[in-house]
Amino acid sequence: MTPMTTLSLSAFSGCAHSDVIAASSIRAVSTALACLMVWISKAKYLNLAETVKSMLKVRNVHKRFGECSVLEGVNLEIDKSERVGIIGPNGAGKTTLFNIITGFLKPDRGEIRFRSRDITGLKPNQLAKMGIVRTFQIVKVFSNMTVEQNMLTVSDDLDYLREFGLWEKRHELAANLSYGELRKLSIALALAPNPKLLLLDEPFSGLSPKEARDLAGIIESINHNGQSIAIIEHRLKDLFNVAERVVVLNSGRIIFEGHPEEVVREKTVVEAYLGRKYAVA
Ligand SMILES: Nc1ncnc2c1ncn2[C@@H]1O[C@H](COP(=O)(O)OP(=O)(O)OP(=O)(O)O)[C@@H](O)[C@H]1O
Repeated sequence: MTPMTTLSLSAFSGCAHSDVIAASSIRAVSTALACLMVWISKAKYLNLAETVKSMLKVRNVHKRFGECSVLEGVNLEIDKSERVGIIGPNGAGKTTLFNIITGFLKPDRGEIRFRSRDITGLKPNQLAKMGIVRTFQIVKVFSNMTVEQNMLTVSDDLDYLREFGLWEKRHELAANLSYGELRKLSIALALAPNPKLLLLDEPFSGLSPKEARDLAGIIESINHNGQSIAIIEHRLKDLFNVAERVVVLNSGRIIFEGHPEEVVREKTVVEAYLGRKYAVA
């Protein structure tokens, strides 16, 4: 029985004797208060549960560049600890979506919520402090600094260099690293601040099959502390090894989302993208 029902019933319990009226009123008010307490605590619990579960919510995001509409009403949710892949043809809007989530671009319309807080329009450095960190398609490191010096710009903890197989190269200038090593360094730099949400833009690009397998192992291990990861990738076999859910963007709209096995069987996705790409991934 809700508090409102209890109060309405008590209002109809018309009794001639004033003592009886007083006693029944006190009982009714007590019952109402008890119901109210239960209702408040349930509401609080549900609210808290949602806060804990939801890491990111992208709601109805639109973005245009001049005449070109790049995102048209994109909705995306990422839960705590979830690894979500984002795929789609070139120009589908994947990186634009990352740029909007990480504050490098503002949406024309729509809202971004991070752990239930509205973060739309906040700047990249504000979002990084809150725990949203990304890597870029084009690797960004300080090439005139050593691997170790690069790492020390973000953390005193050099363990990631061991984990990424870069320990032997720690005194090497970043400029002298191979493309695969640079890619791994950029991901180690993103991981070092221990982000809550990590967005990786084509992390497997340029990696050898062995490096890709090693990176997949690292990606799987890092979300054990509740970190969420979104990954844009064209190397689908590598992505499908780590992604629990895959979202497919085409011409600025999400056309499908599901488990990797469902995605490869989905006709619209095969027609829009996989038919051309999956065979060569
Ligand atoms: N700053 C910008 N100004 C104008 N047009 C842009 C800008 N950024 C992206 N675009 C255009 O928006 C469209 C979507 O680009 P976006 O980089 O988001 O696609 P994508 O899905 O990441 O593609 P790819 O897989 O090739 O990286 C493209 O047509 C691109 O040329």
